[in-house]
Amino acid sequence: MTKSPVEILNNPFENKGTAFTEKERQSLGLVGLLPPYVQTLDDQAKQTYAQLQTKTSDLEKRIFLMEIFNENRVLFYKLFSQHVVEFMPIVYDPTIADTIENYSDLFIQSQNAVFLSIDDPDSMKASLKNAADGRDIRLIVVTDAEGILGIGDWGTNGVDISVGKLMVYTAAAGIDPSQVMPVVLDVGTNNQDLLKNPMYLGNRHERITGDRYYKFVDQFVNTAEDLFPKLYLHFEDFGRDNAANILNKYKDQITTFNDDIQGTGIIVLAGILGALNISKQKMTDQVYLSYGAGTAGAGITKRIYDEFLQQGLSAEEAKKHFYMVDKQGLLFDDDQTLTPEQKPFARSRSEFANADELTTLEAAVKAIHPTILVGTSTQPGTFTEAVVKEMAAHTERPIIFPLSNPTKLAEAKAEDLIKWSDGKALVATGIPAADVDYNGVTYQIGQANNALVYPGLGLGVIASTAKVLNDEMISQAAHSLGGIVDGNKPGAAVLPPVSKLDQFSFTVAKAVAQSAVDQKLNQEPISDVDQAINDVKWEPKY
Ligand SMILES: NC(=O)c1ccc[n+]([C@@H]2O[C@H](COP(=O)([O-])OP(=O)(O)OC[C@H]3O[C@@H](n4cnc5c(N)ncnc54)[C@H](O)[C@@H]3O)[C@@H](O)[C@H]2O)c1
Ligand SMILES: O=C(O)C[C@H](O)C(=O)O
Ligand SMILES: [Mn+2]
Repeated sequence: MTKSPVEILNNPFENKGTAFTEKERQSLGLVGLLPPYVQTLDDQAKQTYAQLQTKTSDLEKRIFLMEIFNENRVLFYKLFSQHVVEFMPIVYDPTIADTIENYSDLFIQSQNAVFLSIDDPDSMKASLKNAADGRDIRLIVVTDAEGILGIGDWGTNGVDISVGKLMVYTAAAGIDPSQVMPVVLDVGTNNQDLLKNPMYLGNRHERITGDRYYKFVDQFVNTAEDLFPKLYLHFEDFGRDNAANILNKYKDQITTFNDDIQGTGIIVLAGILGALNISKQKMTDQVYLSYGAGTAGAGITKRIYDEFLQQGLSAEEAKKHFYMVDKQGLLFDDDQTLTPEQKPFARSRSEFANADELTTLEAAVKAIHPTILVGTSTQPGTFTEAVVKEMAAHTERPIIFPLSNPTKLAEAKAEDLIKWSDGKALVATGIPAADVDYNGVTYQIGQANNALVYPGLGLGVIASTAKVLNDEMISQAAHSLGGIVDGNKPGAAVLPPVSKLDQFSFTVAKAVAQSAVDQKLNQEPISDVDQAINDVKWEPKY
């Protein structure tokens, strides 16, 4: 069925606005429906960018950019690709946290997202089909919004994290925006502010948990897999009680990925490899402390631990290098509240004379002398001067990554970490951080955010037609990010800069696709990995 002229103008995948040529206007019936002058994509990008400059706050800028996204995907991605460093914190984290908190109040349109309600499971298949509208869906980002960044439960509002993560996939790695689908599983919310807000657009009841919840997730996975056989399914921001369960259930069955567990594990391993490249130290000499051992914290710890095993340590030797601190303090194996992911890294009280006193980060740091401290605690300002000075007293180049997002939840600011450690700390942050000038050296701060890897990883998985995403592919992704930064330059960052996001996304994609092919995980024949990646890569052009 051919689309009417108005339908074409209202379809963001087809609309070119003022860039429709005379010929296209004639053949599509658009003559007179647009101002007469024909613009190029570059003209449109220039004009739109100039309009963006009139907006003063990041939230206003994001709302304006979303209007472009709603109207014309090619133009949106052209602009995004021209201004990646400037747009990332506006389109994505941290500004996205504000738009999630205010999603219902700010709602304009659904941006091709799918809202699946636990109260109406029978409509699920039709909803997914209707939203696809005949498109060949290769990538879904799904959330149930129980653990959005560090800001908690945001119900239906959380759909914006699915939309936002997908924008980064396209901008960073050229995933075709017409082949993606953002999904929210609305299973209710326990966020009382939302339930009380008359503007709230989601289901107005408490979260459904247990069997009914897992059945709903399972119905979603099966329905999506049936409808879209080439699907790569990305889970985002599920709660601590469910995220790992869901990943473990599906990871060997379908092509799937949990960003908070696996994506964060990759970027932190890459950051640590980068830091050790600068300090010229060995991984297996490090002592690792996870602060906030939840979904991300435990996922990262497992990835670093697996690296110790790969570097030749036995499980028993490797475990001696790992510690976790959560709400209750240092985690011990007699604690009945440990999660399954925490258990392997819990210690015995008999290892410490003062075990019962190790209930704070500072006490734990004093007792353990970690060389690496990674924060995923959602507790702002907890990497204090005392903690940092204590670490720096026992190790030459402490590796300190405060990763909690958004900005207001970060465990520390990069500039404080540099100052308190007298320029010794090797720092990466979850959100972008400006350079730090200290004692005549300019320190560049790497961004250890999973956004630096999941796009390339996804491109590699999709291009390789891999049946599953396994640990070997994940490890290759982390290692591929090494060597991009010159570790001999004073003040060098531990990770490559966001300005090179498109280049290293390709590097990551290659490593992942090659690994899939080497392991014979590809479902379709692939003779040339570069070619396979280039074949699926999309570019913003008319
Ligand atoms: N930079 C990145 O790429 C990245 C990736 C994933 C998550 N994160 C951030 O990490 C944070 C945690 O995310 P998550 O998905 O793991 O959430 P989560 O809820 O699964 O984990 C948070 C953990 O912190 C613990 N915690 C709470 N208060 C604490 C305290 N006072 N001291 C120590 N631990 C405490 C919780 O008990 C929980 O185990 C969020 O802010 C999120 O934005 C960053
Ligand atoms: O979304 C981000 O910025 C990273 C991460 O997935 C998070 O949950 O914080
Ligand atoms: Mn996340």
